[in-house]
Amino acid sequence: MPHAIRLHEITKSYGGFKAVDRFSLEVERGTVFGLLGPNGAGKTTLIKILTTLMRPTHGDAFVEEFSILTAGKSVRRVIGVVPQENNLDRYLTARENLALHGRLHGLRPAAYNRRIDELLEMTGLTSRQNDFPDTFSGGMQRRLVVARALVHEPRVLFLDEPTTGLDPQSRRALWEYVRGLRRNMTVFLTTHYMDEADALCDRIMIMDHGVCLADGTAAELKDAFSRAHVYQVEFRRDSDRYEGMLAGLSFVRSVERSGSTFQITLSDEESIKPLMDCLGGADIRRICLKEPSLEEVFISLTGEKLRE
Ligand SMILES: Nc1ncnc2c1ncn2[C@@H]1O[C@H](COP(=O)(O)OP(=O)(O)OP(=O)(O)O)[C@@H](O)[C@H]1O
Repeated sequence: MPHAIRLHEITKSYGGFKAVDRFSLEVERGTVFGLLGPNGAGKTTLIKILTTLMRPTHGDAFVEEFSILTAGKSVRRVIGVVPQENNLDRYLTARENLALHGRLHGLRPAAYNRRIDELLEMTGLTSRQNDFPDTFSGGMQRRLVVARALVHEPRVLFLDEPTTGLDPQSRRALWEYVRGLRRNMTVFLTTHYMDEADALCDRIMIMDHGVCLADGTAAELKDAFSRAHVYQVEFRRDSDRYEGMLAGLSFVRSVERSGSTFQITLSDEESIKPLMDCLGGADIRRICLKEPSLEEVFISLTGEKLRE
């Protein structure tokens, strides 16, 4: 099956600085693909290249098999874009914003009016369609930007940080729309929210300094970076005695205690056996391997240092 998005060794340099470095990627049709990375990782640069707003220094990319270098017009016809900023026309009503977009894409009023009715309904904006965007909340403006990106029925939708600044209700509503789109189109989104990537994306890529660090489903990423040697042990009694004992074991790297529950980091995976031997007579309520969150995977890959 042809890929909806294909990047081949894309490099983008700003002067001597490489924001994206020989980046390759293939995204299957119908996927919700999430690109994660700290500030300055290169996510927006990649979206700008894929949406033909910027040319790469080297390499080529294809959207629905159209080259961004030689078939920019065709690329723009098949994509919808939700940029980081709500760049609505504040002197046009919500409906007029959508209609203008339809006209710019060469649609006839008969085609775009029907589509606009559907989109206003889908995004819950029907009753506000004749109002100006400045009178809308952040969540409503964002929904209108998403609706606008869908007027011409794109095959690939790009969402650059779609829910930044939205309240939890608006975020979840937007996730619902995106989930509903999955069947008919490919979605490429960037986000800083791990729960968003976890809830929404079929496939997640973590990037930093212009290169890919990890790629897979949320479950695969957690699995691959699972801290196979961090265990939680809850004692029924004698917690104080075990605290001292555990801290003294040569194969225990660290012990964190919270009441009668201990988080024990072993120096390697094999140390579970001697640990079980030492806890042989203990009255244990619960023992489990600690699964990392997607956020812990992200931090372990990209480090804790603050970015620009
Ligand atoms: N026009 C430009 N000129 C010079 N450097 C730039 C330019 N645009 C981006 N950069 C640099 O390229 C790097 C990647 O930027 P980019 O905006 O792609 O990152 P990002 O992952 O989208 O970050 P954020 O999460 O903050 O949006 C950053 O170091 C940024 O400072």
